[in-house]
Amino acid sequence: MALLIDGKAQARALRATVADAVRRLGTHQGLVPGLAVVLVGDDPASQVYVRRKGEHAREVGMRSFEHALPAATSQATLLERIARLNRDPEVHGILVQLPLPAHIDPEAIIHAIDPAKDVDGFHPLNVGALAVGGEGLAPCTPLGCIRLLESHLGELTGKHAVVLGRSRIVGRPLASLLLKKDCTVTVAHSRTPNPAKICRQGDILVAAVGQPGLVQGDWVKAGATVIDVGITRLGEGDSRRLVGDVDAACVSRVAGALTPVPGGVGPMTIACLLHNTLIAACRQHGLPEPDGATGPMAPRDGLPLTHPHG
Ligand SMILES: Nc1nc2c(c(=O)[nH]1)N[C@@H](CN(C=O)c1ccc(C(=O)N[C@@H](CCC(=O)O)C(=O)O)cc1)CN2
Repeated sequence: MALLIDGKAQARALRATVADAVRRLGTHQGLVPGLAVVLVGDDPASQVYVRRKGEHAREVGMRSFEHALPAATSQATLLERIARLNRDPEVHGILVQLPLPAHIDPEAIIHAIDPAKDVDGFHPLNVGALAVGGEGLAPCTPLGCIRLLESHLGELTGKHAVVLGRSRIVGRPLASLLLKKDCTVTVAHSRTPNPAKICRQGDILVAAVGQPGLVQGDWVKAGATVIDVGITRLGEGDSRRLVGDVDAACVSRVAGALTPVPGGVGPMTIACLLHNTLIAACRQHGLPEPDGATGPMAPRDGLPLTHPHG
């Protein structure tokens, strides 16, 4: 049976590391990182995630600024709020919870966030930096996947990683992060013929398509490390449950290790958000990123733009 990779425990450990770094920043530099989270509307899942982000930010010693706006908020009002947060020196990280109501264009909102404060890593400047192997702020869920992979496998160099899904939030940035880790990367998606055959080639398989139970045992190479990013809510009332993209019962008979849903990638998303906020605060104050708090995107991973070995 596959070993279960415990995302809850890893997230707890990362929060403790961040808390320690925040304490030292306060003591030595008098700096308290601040995270602003903006929620528009009353989507119940988003409310839970936003509340948790605030709680965890305060627990690690950061300032948390929560902005809950009604569903009818206009795009102009939201843009004004972001402009205010961009100017606020106490705010080092800004995040607008997705999805947004249909009348608001998420692209316009993401573009408006100061890239230095874009702790979601969604701004085109950060996306571009990641795509060229540079050093912007990377999205939190893919960062969480990398941390879980490294916790289990150690070095990722030379592994063949198959990413199932090409979303802007997970699949594409994760492929870039895996390339930075010197993996051989294949991205499979809804138009890929015979995705099972492609997935079976991966030493690492990351499923991020939002299709519950899609990945079956015969999609997985024996002994592979499988990361399940999907979180779909199924059922009503007492039978409500969260289901991943992986059919865990059969895949766990083939894989070497597997992340559970819940308790896998999800908790890492918020822990990596706190880590990004710490990085953003340090960079905005010209401070080195504290020891013990540098993650998979440590400075050694930065430019040059050309790689001698291609
Ligand atoms: N601006 C953003 N919006 C959204 C993001 C994001 O990274 N930035 N990601 C998701 C939602 N999300 C964080 O915002 C998130 C999703 C899931 C979890 C999590 O801990 N899940 C638990 C289960 C929780 C539950 O009971 O519902 C788990 O998997 O164990 C945290 C954060 C979309 N929006």
